Amino acid sequence: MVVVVSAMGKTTNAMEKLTEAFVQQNPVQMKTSFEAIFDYHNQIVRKLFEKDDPFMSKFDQLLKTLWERVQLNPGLNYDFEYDQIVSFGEIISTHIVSAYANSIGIANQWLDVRHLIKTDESYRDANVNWDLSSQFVHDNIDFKQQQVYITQGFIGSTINNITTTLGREGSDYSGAVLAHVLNADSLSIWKDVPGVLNADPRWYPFAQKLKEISYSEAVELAYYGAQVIHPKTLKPLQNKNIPLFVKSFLDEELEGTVIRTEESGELDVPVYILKQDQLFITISPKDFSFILEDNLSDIFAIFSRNRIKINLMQNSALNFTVCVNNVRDISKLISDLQKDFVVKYNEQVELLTIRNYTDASIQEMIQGKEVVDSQLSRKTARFVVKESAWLFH
Ligand SMILES: Nc1ncnc2c1ncn2[C@@H]1O[C@H](COP(=O)(O)OP(=O)(O)O)[C@@H](O)[C@H]1O
Ligand SMILES: N[C@@H](CC(=O)OP(=O)(O)O)C(=O)O
Repeated sequence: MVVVVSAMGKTTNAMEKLTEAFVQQNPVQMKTSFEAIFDYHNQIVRKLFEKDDPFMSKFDQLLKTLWERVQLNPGLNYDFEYDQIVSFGEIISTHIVSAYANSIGIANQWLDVRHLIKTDESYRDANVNWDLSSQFVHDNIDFKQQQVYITQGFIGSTINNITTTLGREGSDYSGAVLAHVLNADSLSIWKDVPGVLNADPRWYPFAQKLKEISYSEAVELAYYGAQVIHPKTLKPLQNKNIPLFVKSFLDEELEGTVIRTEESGELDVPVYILKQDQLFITISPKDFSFILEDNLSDIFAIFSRNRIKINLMQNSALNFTVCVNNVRDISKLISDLQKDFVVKYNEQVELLTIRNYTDASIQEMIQGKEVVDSQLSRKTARFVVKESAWLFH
């Protein structure tokens, strides 16, 4: 068994704050962010280990290395600095879990996944080099020697051993990469929900569990933004027909959801996916000309260069409209677009997708909402709506 562990709790967000402070060279914020990370982990390890346990000095050493890393001068490549710092979340969590498991009799070996998963240099969104990764995984994992390995999700490294990350929530994907190259019998992802539900329960109080779904349906749900599964996770599993179990660590006995072959049947309820904090952008040529293939190709090139993913797109004679995540780098995208196009945008909108929709489900969702844009296909209804409270009865 290979156990892939993510960072603990909200550590990745805390690491992002530390990175921000580091890049901006804000010493006060840096100290506050670091202390928050230290205190949070320290509280956990003090519950798991005695004061004189050798792991305690290992833990101090790990945190010291993080602090020393942020004493360096930041380079100009934000994404590179991000990966070097944020990856500590998984390094720390795996050391804690591995040492604790060993201490309670679950013999395991800690592995640095950066020796296994090799990627290109696309910091913050690195692409896996499958051939090299497969070779290194087989060189480092031998179930005849060791039955349980504990390693990091979310991170990898380049051929020069520089740390990279695979995109937020990327631990699911790491699990799938390892399952694929090891020809695993199955992959289980342990979450704080009973399985894949037909909506995020934090937002929709009537969410119900889906028992079984096919890979392609799960890909669709992940693509539209169902946060429970990282969109890239399914392909490596589907390619080798490895079933994915989504289970709850709050109650291991619960059956969870299984995602497998196409015979798994169709969805029998509508699935609601909400993407919050969106930006709705309208792009038009400056000279009142039509939106044609040439403009579209220029527009896509700008999005691709800025590495901004389009969540929804639509075009008319004079306008091309998109909905994107309102992320840190968006102002750069807007100014690039403005060089050649007239750009208008609407902040504070949300993108709601209803997969397997019915008239009643659309009614329930959009009643009382201001709809900015909509798109309907045979199986999927999508609405860009103005941000306002969601009230369900
Ligand atoms: N369709 C869905 N089914 C289940 N959970 C969902 C769904 N959409 C969003 N979520 C949210 O995903 C969370 C679990 O995914 P994630 O945050 O990646 O877990 P973890 O951080 O434990 O890996 C749940 O707490 C839930 O709020
Ligand atoms: N720690 C990373 C990777 C990850 O998968 O996280 P989580 O398992 O908490 O979704 C992140 O927060 O993005």
